[in-house]
Amino acid sequence: MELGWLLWGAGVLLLLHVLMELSPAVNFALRIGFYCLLCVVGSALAAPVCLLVNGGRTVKNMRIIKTVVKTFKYFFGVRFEVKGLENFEIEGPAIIVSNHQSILDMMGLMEVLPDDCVQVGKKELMYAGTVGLIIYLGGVIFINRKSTTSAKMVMAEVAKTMAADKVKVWVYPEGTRNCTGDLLPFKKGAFHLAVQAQVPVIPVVYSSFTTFYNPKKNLFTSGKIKVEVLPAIETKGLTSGDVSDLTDRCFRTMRETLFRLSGCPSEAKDSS
Ligand SMILES: CCCCCCCCCCCCCCCCC(=O)SCCNC(=O)CCNC(=O)[C@H](O)C(C)(C)COP(=O)(O)OP(=O)(O)OC[C@H]1O[C@@H](n2cnc3c(N)ncnc32)[C@H](O)[C@@H]1OP(=O)(O)O
Ligand SMILES: CCCCCCCC/C=C\CCCCCCCC(=O)OC[C@@H](O)COP(=O)(O)O
Repeated sequence: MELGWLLWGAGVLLLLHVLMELSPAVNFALRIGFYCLLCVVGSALAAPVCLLVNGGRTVKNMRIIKTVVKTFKYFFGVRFEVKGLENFEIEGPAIIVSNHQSILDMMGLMEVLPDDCVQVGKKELMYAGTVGLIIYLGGVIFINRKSTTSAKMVMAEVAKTMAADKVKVWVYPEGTRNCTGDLLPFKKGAFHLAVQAQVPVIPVVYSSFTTFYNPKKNLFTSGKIKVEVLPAIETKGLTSGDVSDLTDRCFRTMRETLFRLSGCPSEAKDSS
């Protein structure tokens, strides 16, 4: 009986292996499927721990989530080279902005995430089963991207509570995933938030994944991601009239850094 199950297991594994070798699409789907499975199972295991240790929805749960997610990279052969972590050493609140390429970014996020830092996420993530539950427990701020008014109201509320709760807030200013090797134009929400709360903006840039990850080409191999935490940009004394300039300045610095980290300075000229 047990031998029968073993043979079945070995047969299924062999079949998957052959399919992966034969078809890049199957290979890609299985690797992404495995990533999602890790997220779902990791969340299911981490959620009770979060509840037992911290009792409910709080940013403190991010430490637990981070511990689990930091193990994922070993399954996929993804390596991180991080520079500039000292730029996070700012007492109290700040807005952290970074580029967003894929759902794989959660690995890069957890690799560098400072303590007491919540993220802004789309509200649809709340309904992603156990992943939604863990994101809720981690204190993620949910916004409705389809309603500018309500998103702005949530962000204004966050600006008020940031100082009181001494939390940093991580925003993906592109507002959506973008795996083209370039940046999308930045939305201004993060920068309004920084100016309203009069807190610094800390840009974080991840090198382009395109050499090892490209859903359009069914590419997902092992690879290295360079991460750089840039020096904080102060916003003390800035008003809402300065938000556009602040956004532009941040965009330009991050775009230059993205091309430098990805080793493709010419791309900057080609696409501008
Ligand atoms: C244990 C195992 C676990 C495994 C799982 C691991 C889980 C790990 C947990 C971590 C979870 C992380 C979750 C990450 C989720 C990532 C995302 O979901 S990204 C998508 C959502 N995020 C964003 O969209 C943020 C960026 N967007 C913005 O900041 C936007 O500006 C906006 C606030 C959403 C509004 O967007 P939109 O409606 O498109 O409007 P705009 O064009 O941006 O603005 C219109 C107009 O309004 C002005 N404005 C914007 N914000 C403000 C404001 N706060 N106050 C005043 N005015 C504002 C803006 O300037 C525009 O006016 P202008 O005249 O054109 O300048
Ligand atoms: C009962 C329902 C069950 C549903 C189960 C769904 C399981 C989902 C499984 C794994 C998902 C792992 C993803 C980790 C979190 C990723 C966060 C993220 O990267 O969100 C994307 C968002 O930033 C931008 O979205 P769009 O690019 O605009 O789109």
